Amino acid sequence: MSPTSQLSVQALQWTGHSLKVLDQRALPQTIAYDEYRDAAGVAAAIASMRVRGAPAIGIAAAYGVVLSAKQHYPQTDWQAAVGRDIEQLAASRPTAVNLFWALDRMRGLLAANPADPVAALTELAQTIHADDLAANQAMGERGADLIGKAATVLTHCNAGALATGGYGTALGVIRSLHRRGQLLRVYADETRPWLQGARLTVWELAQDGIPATLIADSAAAWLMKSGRIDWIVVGADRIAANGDVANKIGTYSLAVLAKQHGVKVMVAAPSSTFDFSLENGAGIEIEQRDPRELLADCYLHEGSLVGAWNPVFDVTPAELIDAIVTERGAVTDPGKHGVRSLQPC
Ligand SMILES: CSC[C@@H](O)[C@@H](O)C(=O)COP(=O)(O)O
Repeated sequence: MSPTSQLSVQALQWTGHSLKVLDQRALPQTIAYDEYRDAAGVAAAIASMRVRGAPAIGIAAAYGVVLSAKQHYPQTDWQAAVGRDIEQLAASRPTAVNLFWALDRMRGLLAANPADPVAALTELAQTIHADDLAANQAMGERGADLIGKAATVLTHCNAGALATGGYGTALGVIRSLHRRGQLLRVYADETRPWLQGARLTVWELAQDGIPATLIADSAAAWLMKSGRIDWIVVGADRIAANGDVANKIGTYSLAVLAKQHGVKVMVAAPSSTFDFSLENGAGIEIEQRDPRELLADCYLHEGSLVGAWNPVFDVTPAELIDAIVTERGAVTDPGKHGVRSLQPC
């Protein structure tokens, strides 16, 4: 039912009557799927990061709308009930624009009053899912073309099959390089505090037989200083019209370090990650997560003198990025040109 991914384990599986979500909080120790039959469950799965990664969040939300329509159609006022579910899905996480992009597409279809709304919404959610996989494969090839020769790559967070409809954005480029025999080595930041790199990226790469080397986030500067990194390749959660990129916290520091050490920076993201309504990254809402995701248990009691500041994304200015790659094309030097050339007419 779901489009096939390169990875044997998929983040999302649509069964026709429910959405199965791989619980990414439990990886790599446990491979377990939770099954959702309503939009509220899917919204909770996104908020709690059972499913995470910008494109995967959008795809999950689209299936959440299908589940809502299945639950409420054709009761009286079913449209209003689905509208409330869409609002709940939209409130699950704030930064990745793919969530709002997918919900807008589902809303637009509902507004066109299809004769069979459940069938029409199902078809659209599956199209969003399949298109994302195809986009990743296309940008993987494009990104590998741009790198153009054997390279050692550093990646941050998890922008792989687990975070998308399959294949991955940054990990798509890495997979394509590997297939061409041009991946000398991939280093993965552990990506504190949630450890997407340590728990997800190295596991995902190992599933596909791609050897990966894990580093502590704080080792990145020294690794670049050693001259061993050619490219940093990351995904994105939202890209503004001038090419500013919101991505996992720590991406900005890597880009600053890259400038110092002559390392190139590539962002790989599908068109659904672009927000052309924002001139620059200043308008991007940065999600702040619960300090408890950062603090040791001994600081969680009432009256504790230790708190935590836990922004989970940052914005990298376009001028620190060498290339932004999408399924539609690539922009080199976005700091000079912005990314409006990638905007659909
Ligand atoms: C293809 S995924 C791109 C981004 O969504 C990814 O790099 C990222 O920042 C994910 O953050 P997360 O908090 O794990 O959802």
